Amino acid sequence: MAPFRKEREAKPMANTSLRVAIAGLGPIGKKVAEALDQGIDGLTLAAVSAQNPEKHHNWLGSLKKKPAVLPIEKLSDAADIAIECAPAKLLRSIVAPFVEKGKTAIVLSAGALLENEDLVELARKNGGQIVVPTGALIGLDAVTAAAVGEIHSVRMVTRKPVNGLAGAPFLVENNIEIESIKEPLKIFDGTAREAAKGFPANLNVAVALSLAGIGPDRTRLEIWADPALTRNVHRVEVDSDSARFSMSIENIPSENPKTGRITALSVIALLRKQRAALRVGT
Ligand SMILES: NC(=O)C1=CN([C@@H]2O[C@H](COP(=O)(O)OP(=O)(O)OC[C@H]3O[C@@H](n4cnc5c(N)ncnc54)[C@H](OP(=O)(O)O)[C@@H]3O)[C@@H](O)[C@H]2O)C=CC1
Ligand SMILES: O=C([O-])CC(=O)C(=O)O
Repeated sequence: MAPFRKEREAKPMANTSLRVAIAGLGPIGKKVAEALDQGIDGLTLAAVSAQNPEKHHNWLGSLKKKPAVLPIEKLSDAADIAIECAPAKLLRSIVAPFVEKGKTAIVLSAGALLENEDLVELARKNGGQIVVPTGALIGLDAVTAAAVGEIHSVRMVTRKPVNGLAGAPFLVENNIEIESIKEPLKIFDGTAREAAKGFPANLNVAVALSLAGIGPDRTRLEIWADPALTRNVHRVEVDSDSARFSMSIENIPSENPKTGRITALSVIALLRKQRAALRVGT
């Protein structure tokens, strides 16, 4: 009798829709919101947040079901999962309220996690979860698998068009002028941790790679500005005791030249996995 009752109790739980909040309505937030509005199994778009909600009035009106428009500090009352796709400096104010309530935060501004590492402990203590999707990168499934064994080295070379890098603090602080370059220029050679500081809106992928593999201090990164490029190109090389592999991806920029189109699709793929009967990939 008891097991039967348990099963009947469990079923409605599995059928309950998880409420999703999207913090930031740039190219990532909007595309993910539209996918949720079109329908993703087991999930509903409950709330969104933007700096200037008025700017998004027409777009919100185009959705089949308008979500609540809330300031970021109210999102965790309205949703079970947050998708952080806002400027990096807001990471903490978006993620902390969710994970301290034992909820999930999907983080795109992965670079900012390095200066807010205690959020991981906060999530652990309260049964919450921080999820960093593959985003604009490739192959984090292989890197996490290799990391179960021993990874000897991870190197990444990023090449971006000038407008995908312009204005980064590292360039400003070091007086590196890229606007008029005619040839590819190497502008950075260092660790993923250093890149997160110098390029907070351009190199989240390097930090995601480092968290999947051998950490931000051992993951090496070169960044090139290339005036002939129209895509953001990342090449990753991993050497480990189970495999040696290299991967590269050429991202078509979205309306934000710093952000590859595939980033939003990666989040949508992750959301589709939440309730999928068949999950492929690690
Ligand atoms: N992990 C990865 O692979 C990748 C990560 N990223 C990162 O993802 C994040 C989002 O990128 P992208 O979609 O291009 O976004 P944008 O930078 O183009 O837009 C940011 C959004 O945040 C909103 N915002 C700003 N301040 C606030 C606030 N106080 N409260 C609520 N919302 C606010 C803005 O509102 P408004 O529209 O009203 O101005 C805007 O909608 C960035 O940090 C980016 O670096 C990007 C690419 C790849
Ligand atoms: O990592 C980032 O923030 C963005 C990026 O490189 C890309 O979209 O290709």
